[in-house]
Amino acid sequence: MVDRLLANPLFRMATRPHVVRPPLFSRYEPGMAYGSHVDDAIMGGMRTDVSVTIFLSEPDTYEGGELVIESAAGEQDVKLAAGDAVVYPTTALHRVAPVVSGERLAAVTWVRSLIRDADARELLFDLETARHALFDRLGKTPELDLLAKTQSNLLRRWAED
Ligand SMILES: O=C(O)CCC(=O)C(=O)O
Ligand SMILES: [Fe+2]
Repeated sequence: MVDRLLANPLFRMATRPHVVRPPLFSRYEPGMAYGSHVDDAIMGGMRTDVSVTIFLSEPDTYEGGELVIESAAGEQDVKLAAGDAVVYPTTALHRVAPVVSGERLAAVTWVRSLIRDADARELLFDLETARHALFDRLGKTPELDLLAKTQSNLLRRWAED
């Protein structure tokens, strides 16, 4: 599972992984929930920067069981297809809403990122996303070379290995 995550370019871009913990599997039956909490800052001696939930049950097989991520902009309910994953900053409060019927299987894991700060990770993610989209439209240009240089040097400035 960790190998599959690491092989995914979007996962790598969003998390900038340094270490990925072995996943934990969970099964929620009707009535089960996980109240609002923040995940441990250190797990097995490793600082945790990014939390990952991999949904293992199809959403139409259970009611409730949304992963609710709290942020300054409000709450986000996440319930994805089996095999899809969501990544969120480990700094965020989150909870699992009560499962009303069916069974919710999920795997969770944590990433120590090369980039500790969530805002800095987002900035690099946006820059890389925009750069790739422009490259697809324009091909290699001197301006895109400058953006690639900027991205690379921000990464070099911020990365903690
Ligand atoms: O099952 C989930 O989506 C998240 C579980 C969780 O928050 C945790 O294990 O810390
Ligand atoms: Fe959690």
